[in-house]
Amino acid sequence: MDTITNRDDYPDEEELSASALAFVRLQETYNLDATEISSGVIAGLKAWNSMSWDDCLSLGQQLYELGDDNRTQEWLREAFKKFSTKFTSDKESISILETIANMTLDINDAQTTLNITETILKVQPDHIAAQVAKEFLETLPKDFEISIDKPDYNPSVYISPQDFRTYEAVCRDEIKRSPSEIKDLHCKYVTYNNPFLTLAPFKLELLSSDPLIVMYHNVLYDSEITHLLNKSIPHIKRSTIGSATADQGSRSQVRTSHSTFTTYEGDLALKNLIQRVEDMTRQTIKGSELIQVANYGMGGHYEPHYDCFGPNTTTYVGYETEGDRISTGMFYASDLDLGGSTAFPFLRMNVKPVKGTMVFWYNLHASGNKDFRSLHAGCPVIKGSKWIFNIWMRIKPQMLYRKCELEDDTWKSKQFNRMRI
Ligand SMILES: O=C(O)CCC(=O)C(=O)O
Ligand SMILES: [Fe+2]
Repeated sequence: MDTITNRDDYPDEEELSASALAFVRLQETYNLDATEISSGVIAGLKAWNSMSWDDCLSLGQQLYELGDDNRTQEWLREAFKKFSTKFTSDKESISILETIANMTLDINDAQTTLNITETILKVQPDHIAAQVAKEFLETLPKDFEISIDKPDYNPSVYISPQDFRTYEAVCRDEIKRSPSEIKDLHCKYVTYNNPFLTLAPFKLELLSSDPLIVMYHNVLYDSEITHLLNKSIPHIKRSTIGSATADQGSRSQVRTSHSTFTTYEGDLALKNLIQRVEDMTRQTIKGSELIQVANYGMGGHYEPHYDCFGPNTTTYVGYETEGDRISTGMFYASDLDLGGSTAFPFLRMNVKPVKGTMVFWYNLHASGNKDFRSLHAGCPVIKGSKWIFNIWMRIKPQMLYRKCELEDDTWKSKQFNRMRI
């Protein structure tokens, strides 16, 4: 048994509960019920294979262990529904029903427990425990409603439940900007007075004019993606939050991706890419951290957060010498089938990943103060594998590129200064 349970390629307890949470996250974010999730067909697209009764039961068991009574109820009901069609009168079948009933009873799901006991008694009328349970459950008033309090699902430590709901609605594309807010958005070729770009201009798509958020199309070669992935994949680890190096931060459900920091200095295969980043951002990459390569699988996400640290964080690597992260350049290195957009909840903006593009935005106002509108997130991935490459430019080396404005412009985003921590 030990040889089986200790196998490295088998999920450990933490991985099992993380995958249960990933399903719940998909349910919460995209308003999906257990029946839809277990069918494997989401929004008309086959996202995964349909789940069997024992898949549903394992998930129910994980959620039971995690104490999420609402979702436990939903998944155990689904498991029972599916198992009912397979049910035979043998001992093993009855023991499976007993396992489910013990949990449904414990979470006060009287109706499901009663249904299960009746199923057991049909094939084994002298089943004592089922008889006792049935007798008790039948004493409950006919209109007895189980009262499982719906927990306020808000795993975010950063933002309020209300802002979290907005974020989820933006992920679902339910909240959008008004036509007048997007009327001036456009695509254009840009050369930025750069002789090289005159020959090969960038294709720029303006996503937001204030704060400035742009997307550059076709700016990452497949060969560069392959090179970066080959170089990074052997080092990729579960992502952490709160530190510049993957080893120092902490694992958290806030960010369930895998990532690593990859060096670009001295790498000839990345020389042109780095030059391109500087041409696109019109900033220097000097002082930046290494390139972060990150991957999200099904249910993987990164909750709303800021890339900059703000004035109260001086311990972050390079903060003293290079200053805060003035801007972010984020490449999409894969296309996605469903989910996985980048959401800017305060701007009601949802950017769909397109392989080979780079999204660029400022995290700081022109004054160098934090722009609270830059709150953003990676929505949970439903289907596909999402790869991104992040480059964070630092403010101090930008002296000659983006000079600080002396005028205080923090009023522009002050109303969004409402982080919890
Ligand atoms: O995955 C995304 O779309 C956003 C990622 C992100 O914000 C980050 O890595 O800092
Ligand atoms: Fe970010």
